[in-house]
Amino acid sequence: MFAKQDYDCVVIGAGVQGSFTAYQLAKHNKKTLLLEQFILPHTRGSSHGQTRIIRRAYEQDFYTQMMGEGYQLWAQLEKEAGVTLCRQTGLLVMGPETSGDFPLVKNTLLKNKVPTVILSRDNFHQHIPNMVLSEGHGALVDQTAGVLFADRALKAVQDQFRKLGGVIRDNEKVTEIEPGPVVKVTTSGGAYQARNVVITAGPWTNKLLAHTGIQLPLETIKINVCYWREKIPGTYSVKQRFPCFLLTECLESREHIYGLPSNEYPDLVKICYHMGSKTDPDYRDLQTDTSDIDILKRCVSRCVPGLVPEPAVVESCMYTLTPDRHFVLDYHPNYSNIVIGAGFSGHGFKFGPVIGKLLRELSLGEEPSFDLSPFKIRRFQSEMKSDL
Ligand SMILES: Cc1cc2nc3c(=O)[nH]c(=O)nc-3n(C[C@H](O)[C@H](O)[C@H](O)COP(=O)(O)OP(=O)(O)OC[C@H]3O[C@@H](n4cnc5c(N)ncnc54)[C@H](O)[C@@H]3O)c2cc1C
Ligand SMILES: O=C(O)[C@@H]1CCCC=N1
Repeated sequence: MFAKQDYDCVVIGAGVQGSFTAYQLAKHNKKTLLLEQFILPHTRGSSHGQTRIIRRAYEQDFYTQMMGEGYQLWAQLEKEAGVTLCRQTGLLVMGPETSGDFPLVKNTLLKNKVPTVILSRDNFHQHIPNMVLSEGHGALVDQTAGVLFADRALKAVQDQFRKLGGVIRDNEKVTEIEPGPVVKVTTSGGAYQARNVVITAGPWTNKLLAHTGIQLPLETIKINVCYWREKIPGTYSVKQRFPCFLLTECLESREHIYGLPSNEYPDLVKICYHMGSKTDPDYRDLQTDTSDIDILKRCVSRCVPGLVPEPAVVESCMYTLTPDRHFVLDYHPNYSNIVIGAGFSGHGFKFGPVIGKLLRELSLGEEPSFDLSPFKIRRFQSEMKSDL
């Protein structure tokens, strides 16, 4: 048996949410251990890859407002780490003008005074060449939006955490959690104890929560991350100031489809379908459904005609979905010294610095800086009757 090492707080899972939480705890002088099952960096969870979208364009005020602080915290990390993590490109949002998510996003942006340009059918092509605005669709640009350099960001926050005295142990899978006033955590390589534990295990959350007697209504899906070749190199390039884009709905799909300008791979534009097929995170690559790619091919061919409508590169990533697609940021229902950050439902990266701060606040028993009622476990009462 291993001798148990003492920490103020153990954070389980070194994706974007666990890494920012650990960094926040260390910043508040807590002796913090960040545990990761795989050797870092890895590509098997939800936080890997070169890029993510950052935006304030949301259907709900609470996300738009959280991102107000989000941008400040990203800028703070850029300053501390001395690296560029964001590039402003704007986000073009398109969708049915008077139904579904488009009018909600427009309303939220205007209500919260987010710098926004509303495009008309007449001036659309002047601003956005080489894209098709469907009949009956509205278009706007959230000017605050842009690209986050995801892998670089993860490394930056983990480096800052270490500089603050934090300890990262990768290649250590948590195999046992024993709740109590002092929580005991056993891994494949050691044993630890801490007054507080934060679980940020992404797609593996329920596997870990099984050690604590609850299951949340989470579903893990595999996302095919598709890159599409420009017919004329540079047409949709970040250097040409082409924006990120989000189609709230289109002829081919009622799910969101989103894209980022060509940047990380020369002449390739990343366009993904905001849904996928169910998977077990330990067997992600056995999920081979490509019906999402068929939908994307039809949409790309019609709406982004300057791209070859066949993906040139397909990578894999995972979402952990909640039934309402809102996050879980809460105390464990039975143990107040275990905090859970989960269910980021494919849109959590941009919030990393805010989530880290909120999970630190919960963990230290402080008043959270935002109203966390949309993120409470209680909302799943009907889905998990026996556990609550
Ligand atoms: C294709 C794709 C595109 C996306 N685009 C955007 C976007 O444009 N903008 C945006 O804001 N968000 C986006 N997201 C969502 C965002 O990336 C995720 O919400 C976020 O990365 C979730 O992070 P996480 O830390 O919760 O999970 P993960 O990154 O999966 O981290 C969990 C970690 O826990 C570790 N772990 C699990 N179990 C154990 C254990 N037993 N012991 C030790 N360690 C363990 C895992 O190995 C993993 O490293 C996208 C996601 C995908 C997949
Ligand atoms: O979170 C984001 O911005 C992206 C794009 C829209 C769908 C999900 N992720």
